[in-house]
Amino acid sequence: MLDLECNMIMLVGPMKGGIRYHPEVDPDEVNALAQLMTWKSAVADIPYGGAKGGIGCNPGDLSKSELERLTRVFTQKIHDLIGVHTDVPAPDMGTNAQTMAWILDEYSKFHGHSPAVVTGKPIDLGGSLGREAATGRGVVFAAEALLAEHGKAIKGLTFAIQGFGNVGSWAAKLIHERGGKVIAVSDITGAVKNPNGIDIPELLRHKESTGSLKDFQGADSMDANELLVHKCDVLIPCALGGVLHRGNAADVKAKFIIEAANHPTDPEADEILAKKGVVVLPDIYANSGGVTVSYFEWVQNIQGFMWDEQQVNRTLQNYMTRAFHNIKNMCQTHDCNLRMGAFTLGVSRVARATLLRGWEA
Ligand SMILES: NC(=O)C1=CN([C@@H]2O[C@H](COP(=O)(O)OP(=O)(O)OC[C@H]3O[C@@H](n4cnc5c(N)ncnc54)[C@H](O)[C@@H]3O)[C@@H](O)[C@H]2O)C=CC1
Ligand SMILES: O=C(O)CCC(=O)C(=O)O
Repeated sequence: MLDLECNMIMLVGPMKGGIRYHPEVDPDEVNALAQLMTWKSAVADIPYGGAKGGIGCNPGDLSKSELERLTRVFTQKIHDLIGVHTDVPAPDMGTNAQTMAWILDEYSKFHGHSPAVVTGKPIDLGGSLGREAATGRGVVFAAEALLAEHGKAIKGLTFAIQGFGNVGSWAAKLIHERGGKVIAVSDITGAVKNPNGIDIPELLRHKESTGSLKDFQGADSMDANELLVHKCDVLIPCALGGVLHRGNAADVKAKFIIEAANHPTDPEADEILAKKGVVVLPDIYANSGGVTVSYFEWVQNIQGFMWDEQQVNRTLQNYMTRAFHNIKNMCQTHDCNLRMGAFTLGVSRVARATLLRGWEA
């Protein structure tokens, strides 16, 4: 199944979003994810509309050369839809810098060398320093901003992290470095827990060498479904959408949920969590670090000038902190929760651009 949704007319810049390879990808999901990208870019205050693409496949079942052929055929079908100033793909679940390199190479056969047509590329092909870590790093900046509001810091708090791919593993690593205790981690291969805190660098080495969380000596195995309701201060879903629902929301024990995945909480769960007093930091803000550094990559490619990693990370922190305060202002003005504040911020920016262009009905 091949699908690419570009649901946002270009108001402020090209459309932007990741390409997902996953067995459950379908047009409805891609459309919903593209819409989230619209509001996310507006919340981050970067000049993009929303897009997303996907292929219904299980990348884990495909060899490297099969993945390359699939990606090249996909690019042959979409090369006229994407472009530096029209639609700029990036990695999402199941894709990575190598996928972007194949898209770039195939696209260049039709349109000439255009590094800015994709972001999240390998550094050697014009990728930005800091992009690989950016979503996880942004999640950590977002968590710091939220926790500070509540008089807390990462150090000493306990964290449960669902998903140990690009976003989850970087978030875990950076939380561990800041003195946070990551007490539970899961991925598609299983889940592990250690009440004293998991040694994340060791877990990363184990995952790198075995491809799995199984048989890790530094923690006990646990039921992956239990992770979401595991006792902890902060829960960070970093995998699929819809994982928090009416079947498990009432059992969540975390005080804070940082939505690193896209739409991990369904509307019923949102209501249940609000009644329990759980503070939910919404996806369209919490995981916006990825697209924000994608924007920096695109800017660097267009300028032909590479930033150093410190500049990338420092500027990302400024964007994340500014967005958090803008959302909080919305929440105060409209007496609403963080999700409503973030959507109100995003929608009002898109509405302003629409009116300025004279597109009102
Ligand atoms: N990569 C990026 O820059 C961005 C990603 N996101 C979102 O973050 C989430 C994760 O994306 P990536 O880390 O890039 O994907 P990835 O493909 O690198 O990693 C996904 C992880 O989820 C795990 N997983 C899959 N099914 C699971 C299940 N049923 N239970 C537990 N773990 C499961 C996989 O084993 C893997 O560890 C997705 O929702 C994605 O849309 C959001 C913004 C940017
Ligand atoms: O980096 C990007 O352009 C898009 C990242 C993405 O797919 C997302 O934020 O969900």
